[in-house]
Amino acid sequence: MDNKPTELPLVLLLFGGTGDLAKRKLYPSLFNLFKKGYLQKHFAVIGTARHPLDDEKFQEVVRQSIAKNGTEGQVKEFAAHFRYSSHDVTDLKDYGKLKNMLAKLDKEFDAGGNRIFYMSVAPRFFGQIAQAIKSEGLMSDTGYNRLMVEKPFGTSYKTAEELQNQLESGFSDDQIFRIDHYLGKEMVQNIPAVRFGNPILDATWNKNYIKNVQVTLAEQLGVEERAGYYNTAGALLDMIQNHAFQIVGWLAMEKPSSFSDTDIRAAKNTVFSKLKMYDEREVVANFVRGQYGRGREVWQKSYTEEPNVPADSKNDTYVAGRLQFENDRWTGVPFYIRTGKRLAAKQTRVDIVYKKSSFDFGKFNQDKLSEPVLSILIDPVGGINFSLNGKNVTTEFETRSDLLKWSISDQDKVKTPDPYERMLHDAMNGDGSNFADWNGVSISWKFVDQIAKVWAEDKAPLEIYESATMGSVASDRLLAETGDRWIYRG
Ligand SMILES: NC(=O)C1=CN([C@@H]2O[C@H](COP(=O)(O)OP(=O)(O)OC[C@H]3O[C@@H](n4cnc5c(N)ncnc54)[C@H](OP(=O)(O)O)[C@@H]3O)[C@@H](O)[C@H]2O)C=CC1
Ligand SMILES: O=C1O[C@H](COP(=O)(O)O)[C@@H](O)[C@H](O)[C@H]1O
Repeated sequence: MDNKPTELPLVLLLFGGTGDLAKRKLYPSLFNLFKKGYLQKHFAVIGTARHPLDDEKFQEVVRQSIAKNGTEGQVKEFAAHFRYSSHDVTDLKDYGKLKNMLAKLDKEFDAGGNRIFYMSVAPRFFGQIAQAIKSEGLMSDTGYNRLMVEKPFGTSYKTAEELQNQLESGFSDDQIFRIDHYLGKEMVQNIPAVRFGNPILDATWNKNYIKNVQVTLAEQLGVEERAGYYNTAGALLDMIQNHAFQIVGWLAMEKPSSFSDTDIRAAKNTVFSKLKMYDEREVVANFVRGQYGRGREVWQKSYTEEPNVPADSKNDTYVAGRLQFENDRWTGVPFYIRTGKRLAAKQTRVDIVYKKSSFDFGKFNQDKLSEPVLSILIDPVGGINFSLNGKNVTTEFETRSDLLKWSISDQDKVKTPDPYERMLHDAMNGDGSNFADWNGVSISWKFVDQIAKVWAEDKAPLEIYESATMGSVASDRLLAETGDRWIYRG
């Protein structure tokens, strides 16, 4: 049974209140928190954007984005908590109006001086907004002040550090909530439960028992309408620097001394500081890149045939690589990560490949033992698979590999909150466990910068892979070099 909800009073100031993210994700997520009782009477949301709107028109935008998710009465009652202020984030004088609105709504809704500032605008504005919130006195003296920052957090270590410095000029690190929606996914949050909740797994989560770890973030979709952004980012910046690294953080971390956000982040930081950084030669040896070519279906165009992609683009739509941690737990265990667009299937998963037993079952069982594999399936269907060795039904004794399977039930699926609902809820509770920590973010940027540099100088091949396959074959070779193979093959 779920715990009884505690009301979480606050005023949320949303920069980018008419944007795509707000309408598709943030309003439905806030509405769910309202229906569950975490938001009740004592909350207000101020939406801002440059476009002139009055409160009634803005409330209509909100109502439309949630209309399908509740009764007319619920929708109306929820939307009545929303106000609008036309505001240009680059114009300091506009912030005075927001300051007054915050104070007024805080009083009107008895919100306890709690404030969340959510930046759902283009990333180039993040630093400027954070500084203005501080300099123009938008923070409250009586409750909490928290800043939620959308992705991407910089485009290189240098720009991320500049942004961090700008945020830090107004907010301390425990007030900054860097969003990575993969950390809000149900089955990503299941990783620590499975790992630390089962002594049998906890005790064997190391180089003595694990042969390699695989993280796959495969997408079926192509670049869609986002070439303008994606052609400057590529799979490396779009998926590896953030989502893949954050998942690796949960898998590779030391056991935290408690399950508090501070201890969790500290345990992840300890392992991130042991990540082997690659020089140019090591980048080429440990990472491969690819770009999707045409597929067998007519509609499966090559990446360079997509709208707004330059015909000579060398952008990576596929990346695979090997991470290595130099510590007692992991030395010698490769962490393979891969992501790509226009692959054979949507599949987000982790495969933990255990070492094979060396027990001798006799002459009828030569080479019949397999490497046990624990698979944590994240999307599209959450679940856990464990492939184990057992006895085959044969006259002479021999073993075979059998699969234990669990999938999230339909009942649990319905109850599973969207990552944005979870992240908003966690930020309201001041729980930073499932947000990216600056230390980890800075290390992943330094690591990824090295790869980006080698690729920008064209010092590594770019393989064109056929759409609707599992991407670059060079990545199969990468694993084969160390006697490994991808567990998920599409
Ligand atoms: N959409 C998505 O699925 C995802 C988005 N994100 C991130 O979320 C953020 C928002 O993305 P998204 O909603 O798609 O963007 P949109 O372009 O749809 O919305 C941008 C919003 O910002 C407002 N805006 C733009 N310029 C200014 C300005 N100078 N002053 C005040 N407001 C301004 C716009 O309104 P107006 O033009 O009227 O000012 C609009 O409300 C980005 O950082 C993006 O990277 C992250 C993951 C997924
Ligand atoms: O952040 C991003 O993630 C999506 C994939 O997210 P998912 O939750 O559907 O797995 C990706 O398509 C997009 O390019 C990237 O910016």
